[in-house]
Amino acid sequence: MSIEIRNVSKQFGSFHALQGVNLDIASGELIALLGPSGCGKTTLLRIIAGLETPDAGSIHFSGQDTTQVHVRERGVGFVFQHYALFRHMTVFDNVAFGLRMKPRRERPNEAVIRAKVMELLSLVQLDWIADRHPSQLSGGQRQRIALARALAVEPKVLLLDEPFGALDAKVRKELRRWLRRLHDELHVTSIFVTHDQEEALEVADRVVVLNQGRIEQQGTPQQVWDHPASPFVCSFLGDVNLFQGRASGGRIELAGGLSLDSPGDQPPLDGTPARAYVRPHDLEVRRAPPATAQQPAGADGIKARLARAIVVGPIARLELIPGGATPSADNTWSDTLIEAQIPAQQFHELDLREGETLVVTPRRSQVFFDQGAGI
Ligand SMILES: Nc1ncnc2c1ncn2[C@@H]1O[C@H](COP(=O)(O)OP(=O)(O)OP(=O)(O)O)[C@@H](O)[C@H]1O
Repeated sequence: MSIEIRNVSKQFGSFHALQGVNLDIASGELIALLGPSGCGKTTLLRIIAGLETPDAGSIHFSGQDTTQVHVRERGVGFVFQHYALFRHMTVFDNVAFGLRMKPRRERPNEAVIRAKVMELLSLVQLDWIADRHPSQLSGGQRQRIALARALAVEPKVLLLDEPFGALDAKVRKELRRWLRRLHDELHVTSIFVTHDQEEALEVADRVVVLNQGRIEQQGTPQQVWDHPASPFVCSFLGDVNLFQGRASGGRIELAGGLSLDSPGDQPPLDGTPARAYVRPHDLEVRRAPPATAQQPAGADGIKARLARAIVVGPIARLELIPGGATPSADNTWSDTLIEAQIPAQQFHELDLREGETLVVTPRRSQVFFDQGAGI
C-alpha cells in the first residue's frame, strides 16, 4: 500500500503545526520522520492514521482519497512510545485482542487465532512468554509485544511513534536492528517517527527531515548525510563545527586566511556571507609548525589551543579554543569551541598534550551562502 500526502496543513489555534506537506511513500517502504520536538511529526502521523483531520490537503492510500475515511476503516497498525498493553491480560490475549474484536463475520475461529498469535509471538521472538502478564516483561519486550499486537490484524500500514523512546540506549539499538530485520521479512509500508538521527539513519530506507511543520529534505540516509540541503539538516544530523566566512574570487575565505573551494558551478558575488559546517571527524589536526618570516604559523589552517582531550576506546575527542592570530574585523574564527575527532592511535603517535597549539584544517565541509546578503 502506497501513501500519498498532498499539501497537508494543520493549525492549532494560530499555531501552524504543518504547512503544505507533500510526501509520497512507496508500498513496502520504511520511512523515518525525523525532526526536533514540536516540528509536527506526531501530528502528521495522526493525520495519516485518521486520528486527526487536516485543515487543508488530503491523504491517499494507493491513490484512493482516505481523508474522510474513519480510523477503523484505514487498516493501520500503531505502536506508540507508551502504548500500554492491557495489564490484566496475558501476552497471548493482548496479541489476540484485535482479532477477537473483529465483527463476527470476519472473526477467525479460536484455533486460527491461536495459530496466528503464536506465529506472531515467534516472529517477535517472544513465544516463550505467551502466558506472562505485561508487568512481568522488560520495556523492550513490551514494545515487541505491542508490535505483534499491531501486526495481528494485518495492517496495510504500520505507524510507529517513537516506539523505543522510553528504553535505554543499548536496548534501543538492539530493537532498531530487530525492527529493520522484521520489516525486511514483512514489507508492510511503515512510518517511523523519531527525533534521534542515528536511529533514523540506521533503520529507514528514506529519511524525511521536518522542521517547523515543513519538510526540509527527504532522501536516503546516505543522501541526507552527504548532501544536507540546509544548515538545519546539516546540524540536526550530527555534531558540526560552524565557521563563518565570505565568498571571494570564487573561493570561501574563512578568518585567518584559510580558504575553501566554493561549492557549485556558479560562485556567489564576492562578499556574500558564507557558513562552512565541518563534522568533527572531517577536521585534520596537526601540531603548529614554528612560524617563519614568510609564513605565519597556521596560515593554511586554523590555529587553536588544545583545551581538553577525551580519549575513550578508539577515538580521541579534542576540544580546541580557536585563536593565536587575529580574525579579520567582520569574521570570527568559529562560533564556539572547535571539536575534532581523530583516531586514538594518531593522538598517541602525535603525543598531543593539553595546552599546546595545534592547526586544524577541514578535509570536507558543507558550505551555505546567505544569498541576498552579498555586497
Ligand atoms: N491538540 C493540540 N492542540 C494544540 N497544539 C497542539 C496539539 N497537538 C500538537 N500541538 C502542537 O503542535 C506542534 C507539533 O506537535 P507534534 O506533537 O506533532 O510534534 P512532534 O514533532 O511530534 O514533537 P515531539 O517529538 O515532542 O513529540 C507542537 O508545538 C504542539 O505543541
